[in-house]
Amino acid sequence: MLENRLEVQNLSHAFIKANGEEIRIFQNLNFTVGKAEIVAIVGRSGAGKSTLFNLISGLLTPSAGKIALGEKADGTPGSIAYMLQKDLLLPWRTILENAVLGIELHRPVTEADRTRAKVMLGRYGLESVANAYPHSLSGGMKQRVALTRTLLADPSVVLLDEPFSALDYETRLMLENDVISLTRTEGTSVILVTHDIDEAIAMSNRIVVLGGRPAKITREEKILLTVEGITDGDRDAVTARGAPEFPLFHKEIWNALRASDVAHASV
Ligand SMILES: Nc1ncnc2c1ncn2[C@@H]1O[C@H](COP(=O)(O)OP(=O)(O)OP(=O)(O)O)[C@@H](O)[C@H]1O
Repeated sequence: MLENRLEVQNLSHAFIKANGEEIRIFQNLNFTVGKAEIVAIVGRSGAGKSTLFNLISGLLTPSAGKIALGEKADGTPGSIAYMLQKDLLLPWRTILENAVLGIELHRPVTEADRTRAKVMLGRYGLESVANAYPHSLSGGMKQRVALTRTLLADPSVVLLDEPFSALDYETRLMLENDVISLTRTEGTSVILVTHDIDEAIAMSNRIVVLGGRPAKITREEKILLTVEGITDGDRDAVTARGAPEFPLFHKEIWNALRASDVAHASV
């Protein structure tokens, strides 16, 4: 049995260009994600973050290495849900029908699923729009529906690829908090790809900086913040930003990012 929720072991991946040239994205990459842990992955554009998510979610098959999923707390096999930056709601389905879509892809949707979906939509202030269509919702509301759809499938690991980047600041903080509390209440593990260093520090327990070509982990930083006098106390997206260590972590990660060499990234 795996101790971690996810283990990436000696992962290598290369794309082959039309002219036969090989672009090596990863070579022997290793990292783990523990139970209820939020790990943020930051890296310059082209470092390979989306490719890594496509490999973890099974959309791409690695050239070599292994991605192992640990079991859920109840001993059932672990599962992954992938939430993209774009909400990708189907315009011809109601909000409730969109919310249960992730379940529907695996098995028939039950009344109990619909009830759970309504409860979750209610938690995000969306109960009144359950029978509306996506065009009538704001960007933040649509993204919350997408988050509901992702979480309703009860994943043990959630992949979030720049999920909140298009949202206004207030909605963004609210959804950051939702994800933080999800790890506490459900024990879900999260991998977050973001270009926003503040978001990475505020949300995560650990930050992994990817850089170079092939990409490797150039820095790994455990994020311990003092909130209300307690080091590593319960934080939310706002109190975390006020922690005394916050600017220090910001500087560390910024310097690590600047030092990351992604020469040939556009090759
Ligand atoms: N299907 C593909 N074929 C060839 N090259 C690819 C393919 N997909 C991605 N790449 C290349 O792999 C590298 C990593 O791309 P990827 O999209 O994973 O980076 P990223 O870190 O997510 O970038 P960004 O932050 O801009 O989203 C880039 O140089 C990209 O051009």
